[in-house]
Amino acid sequence: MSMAPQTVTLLLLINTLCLLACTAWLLMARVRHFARRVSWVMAAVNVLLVLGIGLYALRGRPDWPALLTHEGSVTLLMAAFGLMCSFGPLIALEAPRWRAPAGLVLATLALLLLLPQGSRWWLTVSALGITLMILLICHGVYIRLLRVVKAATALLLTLPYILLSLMFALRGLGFVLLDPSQQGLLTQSLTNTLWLWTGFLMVLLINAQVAFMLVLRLVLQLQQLIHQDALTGALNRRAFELAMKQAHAAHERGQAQALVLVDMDHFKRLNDELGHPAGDEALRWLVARVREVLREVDTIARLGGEEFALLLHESDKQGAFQVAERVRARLRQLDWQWQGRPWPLRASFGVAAWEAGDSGPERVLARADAALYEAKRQGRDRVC
Ligand SMILES: Nc1nc2c(ncn2[C@@H]2O[C@H](COP(=O)(O)OP(=O)(O)OP(=O)(O)O)[C@@H](O)[C@H]2O)c(=O)[nH]1
Repeated sequence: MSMAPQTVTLLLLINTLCLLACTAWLLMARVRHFARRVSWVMAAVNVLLVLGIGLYALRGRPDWPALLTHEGSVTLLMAAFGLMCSFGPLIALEAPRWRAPAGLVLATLALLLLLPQGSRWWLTVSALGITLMILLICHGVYIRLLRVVKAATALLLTLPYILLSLMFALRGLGFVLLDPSQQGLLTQSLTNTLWLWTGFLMVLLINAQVAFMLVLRLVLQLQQLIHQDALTGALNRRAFELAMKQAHAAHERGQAQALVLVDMDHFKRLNDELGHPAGDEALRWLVARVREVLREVDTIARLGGEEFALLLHESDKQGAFQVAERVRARLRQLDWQWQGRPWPLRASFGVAAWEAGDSGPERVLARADAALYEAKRQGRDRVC
């Protein structure tokens, strides 16, 4: 089959774009050492797309085996999207998930081998196999994005995949409803030209979208570095001061806000007897237990050493007192151990709430500090 010149140009354009994108990802991985695993995977995705599209363009040529240009091209295209699907979780620094994409590639290939090559149903299965794979990517990307951006933004960023899956789904349906000989991409028609231009745009958008997600990941990592305490994962002092200012602003808008200071008891003794690593583990353990008691909206920060602060939103002094008692009870109830040796981890708590006339957050901090001092003075392991 001889291809229309316009189709050749468009296919060449898409493949040139894939090659350029592949070079950019390789440079990212090799030279910039930026997000190396994802960059390698995206380079491979673009190479697979080039090969898949290249083999597709050779359909009907007598010197090329039909198995390569038919089943081969579909498998390569599916593998390209399958790779994105399995290694997409790397963007969120999670382990790759390859079972579902690999299963889908194999199932589609098996079906294609069973059906007469190039028939109406063969074409439909190949298009729908690719559609399902892209939908699988859609789902993963959307869920990952939901963790960091709002639903509407996540949907917008997932749009290239939604559109791409729609393109393939419509093609698959077209093969069922219309004469497949008129539907081959290689013949010249307005629909095909539109389809190929959209394909070009989608390749561009998908590469840009992955790059955007990596930048987003970098920003989040930087934010974490700036705001998080490295040992416990709680907010650090700088972030706490910011959160206190926000709580004060909320108080001025009429929202109840409360603060609980937590200081572990006899922590020096624990460090002296069990060693510093045990002390570190105890601090991490405490933060994890406190988190189990707090609501999502509440904040835990490490002020330094073994002192922590809990910022409780829409909570008055009574509510904060209850939260502190709950944490204290949890510490007493759960036995902390270090290398099989039980150690009673206890803490003292100072509670204060924003009051009318508080001119700034430092007033609340001073009251909570005084309450904590009182708890220590009265013998520790209590809430004041
Ligand atoms: N393991 C570990 N210990 C720390 C860390 N930061 C501070 N410390 C130790 O925490 C201990 C705090 O001791 P103190 O201020 O005397 O407090 P305490 O022994 O808990 O006494 P009270 O608060 O009065 O019950 C010191 O021994 C510090 O070295 C840390 O990040 N890891």
